[in-house]
Amino acid sequence: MQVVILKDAAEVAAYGADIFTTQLKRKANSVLGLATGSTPVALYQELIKRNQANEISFAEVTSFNLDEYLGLDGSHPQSYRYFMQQQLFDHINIDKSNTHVPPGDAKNPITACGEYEARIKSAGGIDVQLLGIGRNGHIGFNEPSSGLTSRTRVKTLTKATIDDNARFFKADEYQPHLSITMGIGTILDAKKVVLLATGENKADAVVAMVEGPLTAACPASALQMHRDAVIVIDEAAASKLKDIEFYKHIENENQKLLDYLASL
Ligand SMILES: N[C@@H]1[C@@H](O)[C@H](O)[C@@H](COP(=O)(O)O)O[C@@H]1O
Repeated sequence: MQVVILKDAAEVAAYGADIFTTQLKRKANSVLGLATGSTPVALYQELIKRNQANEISFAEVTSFNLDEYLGLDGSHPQSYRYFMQQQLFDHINIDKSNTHVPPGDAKNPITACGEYEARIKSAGGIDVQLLGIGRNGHIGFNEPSSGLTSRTRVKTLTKATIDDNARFFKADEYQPHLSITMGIGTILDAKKVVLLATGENKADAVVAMVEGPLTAACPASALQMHRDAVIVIDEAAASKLKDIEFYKHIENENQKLLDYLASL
């Protein structure tokens, strides 16, 4: 796990955008795994800016989102498909037919999960998967107790997650309690994983993910098993980590190594 601690949310977004920029410059037809929630919004704005400045192109990109509410179709303002259109897809040169979000309106959600997995596989697998983290350590909608090798499936949301996400729904609006989410095993199959977390309310989840045991009680701790997981957090989200100075020291040493390699 690479732990990158930055000053604030703006620096986290810029760092995340740099990872995607590097990826797109290296491989124009990248397969990107995308996430919803409030955390990635600033990163998406940065990517939109860079796309509109012709620095990066999404023309050949295929995307797969992590999750969707079961029971909402893509035209529902609280659906994650709608969110992705508003926050990213409508503003970049991506071919909409190459964007995938689990179908919240699937007639048969069980077979839809298998089809989603098959589509990821036939696209060649995910090159870079973006993640946020829930306060209870969930990634995607893999709630605590999720199998660490799970695949895309229907998941029941915890009360904590429903309460956290209630801010996006109107008081009298129906809020789903079920979701379709990539599994932890699906996420771990991505070649690279980038998790962003900002703010003090994520500090407990971050410490459990980075310094806690590998456990289904904190689904994000499964990233300890990934060979290329980058955890990008601000000072507030990092505030409960025991080894902050060590993580910063590693980053300095990594930079020195990169500078040396560039000078060869
Ligand atoms: N399913 C999403 C997760 O993918 C996201 O990481 C989490 C945190 O969201 P936020 O970034 O708004 O804190 O919210 C939702 O539950």
